[in-house]
Parts: sequence; structure tokens; C-alpha cells
Amino acid sequence: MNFFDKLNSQISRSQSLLFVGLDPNPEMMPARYASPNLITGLENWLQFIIAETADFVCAYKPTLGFYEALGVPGLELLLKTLAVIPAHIPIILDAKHSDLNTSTICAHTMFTEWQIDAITLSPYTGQDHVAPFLVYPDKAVFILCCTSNPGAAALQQYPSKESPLYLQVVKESKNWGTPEQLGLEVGTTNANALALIRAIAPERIIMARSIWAEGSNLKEILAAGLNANGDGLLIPVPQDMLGKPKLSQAIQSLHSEINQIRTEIIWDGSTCSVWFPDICFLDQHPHQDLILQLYDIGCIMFGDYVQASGATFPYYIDLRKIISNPQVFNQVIVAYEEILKNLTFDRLAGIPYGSLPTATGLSLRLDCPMIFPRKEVKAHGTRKLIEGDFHPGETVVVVDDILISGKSVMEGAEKLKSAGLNVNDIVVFIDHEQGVKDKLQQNGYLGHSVLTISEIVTTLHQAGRINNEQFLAFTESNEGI
Ligand SMILES: O=c1ccn([C@@H]2O[C@H](COP(=O)(O)O)[C@@H](O)[C@H]2O)c(=O)[nH]1
Repeated sequence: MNFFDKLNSQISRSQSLLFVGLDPNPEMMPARYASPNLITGLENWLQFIIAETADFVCAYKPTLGFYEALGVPGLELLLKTLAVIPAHIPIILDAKHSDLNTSTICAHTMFTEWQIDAITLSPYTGQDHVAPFLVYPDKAVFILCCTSNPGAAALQQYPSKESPLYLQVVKESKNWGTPEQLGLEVGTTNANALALIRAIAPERIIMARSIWAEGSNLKEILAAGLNANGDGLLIPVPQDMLGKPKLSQAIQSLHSEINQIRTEIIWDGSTCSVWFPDICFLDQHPHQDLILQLYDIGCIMFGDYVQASGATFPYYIDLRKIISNPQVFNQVIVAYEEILKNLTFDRLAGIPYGSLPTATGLSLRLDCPMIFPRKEVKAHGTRKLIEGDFHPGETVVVVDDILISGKSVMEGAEKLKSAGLNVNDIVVFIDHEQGVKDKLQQNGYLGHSVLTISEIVTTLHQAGRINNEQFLAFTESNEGI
């Protein structure tokens, strides 16, 4: 079972978004655990915490630094503590690891020997550092995006409040791993900062930290950090609660309070708009995350772009870029697959050049042979019009990136038909609309698309990625054509 499923199972079982830090911090250890041997005292305390909280938490989070600080006995204590955590409860090791040279070996030890489920990582060494942790498909990472340390503001808020570095960390790290494998660690008492992160990462699990400072408002924090379904946010049990002799009682009461607030937030849609008028948790597009990521990696651009027809559009789509981002590429392939699995065909064909990588990815994923019609026929060699093997009479589904006039995809389909193949269906990622699917139909093809350009632009506008001016330029051009 992967981390995401294990976490969700435990959330359903415990009905809880709470997680507990299992930190052998001598300064926080209650006096009743004092023992001639510090490690024994800490061990007894940690075992008490686990026994009292296991039914009311979704995860445990041991902080590696506290164990390391105790030396070799501390690391032994870590292994003993990990061993007493019930196997069904996910363990997130708070390591804030950030050293590229040791990523591979650390990932191996922590994931395969210590059997932890997820780890926290610092972002500054970039994707190269994170990748070795993501080669374990059942495991996950949490990227530190934001901390509540006052001194961190000088970096996190740089260069401006409107476009702070911590939001760039969120945007960039989303490209490193899927939502099932990569979550965000956010330490803040500032509900607005959390809301900004949630707005650009609606699909990610956010592990909240440092939310219990005096004066912080739990309801605002939850409204800002929960996703549209009222979950997706892991909430820390306050550290000082873990010293209480009646811990189980205290955690149950916090658990009920949080679930009550979650219910209110889910049912009281108006409450969200009062607090965060810019953020609408309702009516999300099912491909919202993918649309935002495509925008963030530069596949969707706004400005004046001249098309092959000579017309100027206020946007340009460049799906060719997805080949450099395997994580987004994979999501695109999966989205095409959702349509293709309902169609009947013997082979699939990509239209050169833009759609050849996509068609190749789909061919491998669906285990379906691929061919492609050449863009230009060579005057030498085999002079083939179509590359790949096929038998006349077979049915081919054509895959392309975007339909503007439909000219290029229909030209490709005609070449296939001229070789005796049947083409009924054309599947594209984006439909520019403006009646192009009707045009395909008039020519005997059924057009299918993952997204329409209006869905994309509306989603980007709702998420604050494009401004009103860009949105209006699109709606006007769309009406005008
Ligand atoms: O935003 C855009 C617009 C066009 N393209 C390229 O053009 C064809 C589709 O144009 P038709 O008029 O339907 O032939 C598409 O395959 C792209 O290669 C684009 O990439 N982005």
C-alpha cells in the first residue's frame, strides 16, 4: 500500500487529521518520567504517547534531530520507537534532509531498513536531491515550503509580498512529484499565507506546523488549509499537550473540536468567502491541478500570438514542453488514457512532430502498437508515407495535441486513410472550440478532447494565475471569432 492510501485509510479509521510528533526532547519530558537513565525516561514517555493517541491520529512524526542529539542511544531509541508504532499508522520522519550527496543512501536506509513511510526534505538542493526519495513508489516526501521562524521571513518573503519565494517553492516542487508522492510542509500561524499555498496547490497534502502560537485562530487556519473536501491538511497535536497525564482525553477533545469545525467549513460555503474572498473552494475542475501545473511549466502562455492561419490569439499552447517534465507528462498521458480506454482501435497514430512523444507514451501505457503518418515524404530510402507496421483495414485512433482549425490532424488522418486504414476517432488534449469538432464530424471523424480552452482559461483565472485583463482578452477573442 502506498503512503497516500495508508494515510487515507488511517484518516478514515481514526476520523482524524491530527498527527503527533514523537520527539524525545528532554526539556519537554514530564517530571513523572524522570529516571536515572534519561533514555529510559524518554522511551517510557514516547510509549505512553503512542498508547494514548494511536486511535486518534492519522500519522506519527518523529523528528530525527532529537534522536541524533542523544547520540548512538538516541538512534537506538528511534528504532525502538518506530517498532512500537502500530503498523497501519503512517510514519513521517521529520529529517528536513537537504544534502544531495547523501540522498540515495539515506532514502535507502530510511525507507527500506527503518520502514518509514514519508520524510520531510528541504527544497534548496532542488529536484536532484528529492528524486532519490521518489524512486520508492510506496513512499512520499514533504517539501518544507514555509516556516514560522521570524528570521526566515527575510528569505521566504523575498523578493516581494506579492510574489514571495515560499510560493515559488510550492510551484516548483509540485513539478517534482505527483500529489500521491509529494506533499508540502507549511509552518505558519498566518491563515492568509496558508490560503495562498492551498490556492496554488489544491491537490497536495499539506502538513501544517507551528499553528498553535498564542492568538492563532484554529478555525481560520482550517478554512485556509483544508481542501475542497475538508481534508488534505495534517494538523499537529500541540507539543505541550503531550506532557499531560490524561493525554487520551485531551486529544479526543481536540479531535472533536477539529471535526466540528471541518463540518462547519464544508457545509457553510459562505464562511469561506467571508474570510478569503479570492479563493473559491467550489466547482473545481477535475483537471485543475494539471491545468495549473501546465501553466506553471510554461505550456500555456498569454500574450498576442499569431497562428498558422494568420489570426492572432491571446494565448499560445506549447504542449511540446511536457517531454521535459516526466511528472506532468505522465498526468497528461493518464488523462488521454481516460478517453482512449472507451474507444475501439487496433493501433494508435501520433501527428508529427508535437504528438509523437505523447503517442509513444500512450502506446507503451496501453500496450498498443503505434504508427505515424510522415509530415514530409523522403525522396530517398523507403519513401514511406507511414512509419511503423500496419495492415490495411485496421482501425487507427489519431492522437494530437491541440485542435485549432483541425487542418493538421485531418491531413494526418487522410494519409492514414489513403493507406487503407480506417480512422473514426481523433483524440486531442485541448479543443480550441469555435466549432472545430463539428468540422471534424463533417469530415467523418469523431473528435474527443481532454480539455477545452475555456475550461483552461476559467480555471487559471479562478486560481489567480491570470488577471482579469488576460481573462477578458480571452473571452472577447473567443466571442469574436
Ligand atoms: O496554441 C497553439 C496553436 C497551434 N499549435 C499547433 O498547431 C496545430 C493545430 O492547428 P490546426 O489549425 O488545428 O492544424 C497543433 O497540432 C500544434 O502543432 C500549437 O501547438 N499551439
